[in-house]
Amino acid sequence: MLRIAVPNKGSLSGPAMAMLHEAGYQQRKESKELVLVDPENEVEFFYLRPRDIAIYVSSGRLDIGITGRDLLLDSGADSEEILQLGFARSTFRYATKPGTAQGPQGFDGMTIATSYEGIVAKHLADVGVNASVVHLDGAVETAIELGVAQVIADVVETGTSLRNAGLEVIGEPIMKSEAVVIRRTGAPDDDPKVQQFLRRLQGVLVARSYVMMDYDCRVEHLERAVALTPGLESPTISPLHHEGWVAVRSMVAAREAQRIMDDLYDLGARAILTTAIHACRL
Ligand SMILES: Nc1ncnc2c1ncn2[C@@H]1O[C@H](COP(=O)(O)OP(=O)(O)OP(=O)(O)O)[C@@H](O)[C@H]1O
Ligand SMILES: O=P(O)(O)OC[C@H]1O[C@H](OP(=O)(O)OP(=O)(O)O)[C@H](O)[C@@H]1O
Ligand SMILES: [Mg+2]
Repeated sequence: MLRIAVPNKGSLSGPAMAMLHEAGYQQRKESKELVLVDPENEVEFFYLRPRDIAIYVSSGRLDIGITGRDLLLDSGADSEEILQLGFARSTFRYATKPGTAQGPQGFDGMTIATSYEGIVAKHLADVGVNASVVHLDGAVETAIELGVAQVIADVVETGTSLRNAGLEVIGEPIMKSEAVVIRRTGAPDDDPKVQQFLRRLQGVLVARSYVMMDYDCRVEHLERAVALTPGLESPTISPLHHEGWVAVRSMVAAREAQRIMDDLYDLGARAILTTAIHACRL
């Protein structure tokens, strides 16, 4: 059985379980369940704190896990990412009250509050800045107002939390993060059970970001139409009973679908339909 770590709380948990469900796996029904066996798919899910997942996976007791890239880096655990999942996207940044410092070089002698000591300590060492780091569990934005630190380093998505605290970002993002699938560093990459799991998740990612487009067009317009809808490999072209016309079927990126439909219409294509893709293996 493949043993997989899944975040049990926080920003990663809901989207991770939704993605696994879409990939055809059973998921726990209530939040007190710690382990769920899915015998049909030969998988066992362990619901763990997102911060701990890289540690379990690096120990070799679990085969793979879903966590955030920032949590993986912060843990220092011996695990590596093998698939990007596109949710829980964030940046990791320094912030201060306006006028505190121009950039990280100005943090010398200051105290930096963060929940991600591993990332901050490494970054300070890389840029050669001598600052103290104080660990807080969360709501780090308030640390400056309460005098615990002059600088914070935290996850930023929309920037709302920083704005609400009257803080501004300093310097470039320390890193960009998103949810990722991880495995122990150096684990064999040809394990068929892992490969099948990754293919299923890749299928979900494709199904979420592509639609199937069908339309009819005149043969003389086909080349230009196909240039608009080249598909992943090549579109399917079928003859229509009506002579001089063909039916075209092709996958297109969902975010471009409306623009492509307009362009096809202007080209003379008709009966242009898009349908959702529920699952796929490329
Ligand atoms: N507002 C956010 N938007 C996007 N991603 C976020 C956000 N907050 C945290 N993350 C991401 O979620 C992961 C952290 O998950 P974790 O469960 O530890 O924290 P959390 O979502 O802040 O939940 P908690 O309520 O337990 O603090 C990290 O990968 C982080 O980048
Ligand atoms: O840029 P924003 O869109 O405001 O998102 C970033 C905030 O979201 C998370 O906080 P969360 O709500 O999880 O609380 P926490 O600080 O206690 O973890 C993160 O720690 C930031 O504080
Ligand atoms: Mg949080």
